[in-house]
Amino acid sequence: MKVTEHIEQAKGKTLFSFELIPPQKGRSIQELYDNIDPLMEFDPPFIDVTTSREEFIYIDRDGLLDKKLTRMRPGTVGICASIKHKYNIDTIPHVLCGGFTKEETEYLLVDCHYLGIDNVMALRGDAMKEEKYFTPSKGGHAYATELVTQIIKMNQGQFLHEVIETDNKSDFCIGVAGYPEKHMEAPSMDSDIRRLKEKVDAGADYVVTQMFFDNKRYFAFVEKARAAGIEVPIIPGIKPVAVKRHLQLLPQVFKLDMPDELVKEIENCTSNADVRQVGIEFAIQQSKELMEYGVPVLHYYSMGKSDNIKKIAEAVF
Ligand SMILES: NC(=O)C1=CN([C@@H]2O[C@H](COP(=O)(O)OP(=O)(O)OC[C@H]3O[C@@H](n4cnc5c(N)ncnc54)[C@H](O)[C@@H]3O)[C@@H](O)[C@H]2O)C=CC1
Ligand SMILES: Nc1nc(=O)c2c([nH]1)NC[C@@H]1CN(c3ccc(C(=O)N[C@@H](CCC(=O)O)C(=O)O)cc3)CN21
Repeated sequence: MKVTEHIEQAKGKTLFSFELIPPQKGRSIQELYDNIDPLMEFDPPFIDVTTSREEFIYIDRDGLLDKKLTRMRPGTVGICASIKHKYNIDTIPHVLCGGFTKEETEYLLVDCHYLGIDNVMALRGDAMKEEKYFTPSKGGHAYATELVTQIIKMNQGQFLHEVIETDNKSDFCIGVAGYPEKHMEAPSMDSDIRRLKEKVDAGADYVVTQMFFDNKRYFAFVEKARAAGIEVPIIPGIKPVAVKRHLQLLPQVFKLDMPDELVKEIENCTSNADVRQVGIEFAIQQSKELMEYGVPVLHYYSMGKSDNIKKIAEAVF
């Protein structure tokens, strides 16, 4: 079922969802199941599975370094299929521009259609680790809007190189990313909102936000988006702080501000167990306020760890 249908069916009740990252190559999918199991009691209508960029590794061959390109966490669509069947819930693969040709994307979408996957999250993708800026792949898309357009065309039976008359067309519901504190590369908040409007006009059905720690940023973002004519659901993404290192990492990686009360509380913690508890309590307060505001879904960036998300969900849902 589509995310938008889940939201309509909930009739104003806030839904619970979360996001997983595929295991590293060679590790077991059981680790994922072990982290999904404790969250199933909160009835997530859907789970997102991210796609990671490929990266360069260097293999030492008698003193000479051999540079190879590899994907450390492959398997997004397979994991989606496996979770969908094991738990009988919707799964949403993240489809990236970066690292894929348009043809590869078409085949991936065909696989999703065969597997009964009804939703995809259309993203540009991050720059590779060694790059300062995102570089589109040869034969791939440069912006998420172009990817949305490809998916919409496919929904209409227009493949890249052929139009196919069929009564078995895909009908993907499409999610895109939104940035309450603006995307790091956008020159201004207003230009970023215009870009978001372009994604929605191209056919995106809902928005999931980047993590944020100050609800006022989310409220202001929703207001700006509505004023710009963006009418689709805007789902807040929540990341509970879990380790002291996040104080540096999260602002640096995701270009966001953290409220000073949260910063001070974390600084005063003497162990990471304390930090985890502070992160849980902060996310509970944040979630409760967002729920009161009437958000359609609370989407948690659990990234494979469920203990803190479970405690938050117990307090909120
Ligand atoms: N791997 C994952 O699961 C997730 C990744 N992300 C990350 O979010 C980041 C961006 O992804 P999206 O938001 O999908 O990218 P996007 O293509 O919508 O926007 C990327 C940047 O380009 C700008 N832009 C968009 N269209 C443009 C145009 N036609 N001309 C000039 N500038 C334009 C936007 O303002 C923004 O600064 C990436 O870093 C992505 O990896 C976000 C959510 C989940
Ligand atoms: N720019 C960007 N890239 C992404 O891949 C991404 C987003 N934003 N926002 C939405 C989701 C959330 N994602 C993530 C990814 C990693 C952590 C995270 O906490 N990672 C590390 C810290 C950062 C790092 O080491 O690079 C951690 O400690 O777990 C959280 C959310 C993936 N998605």
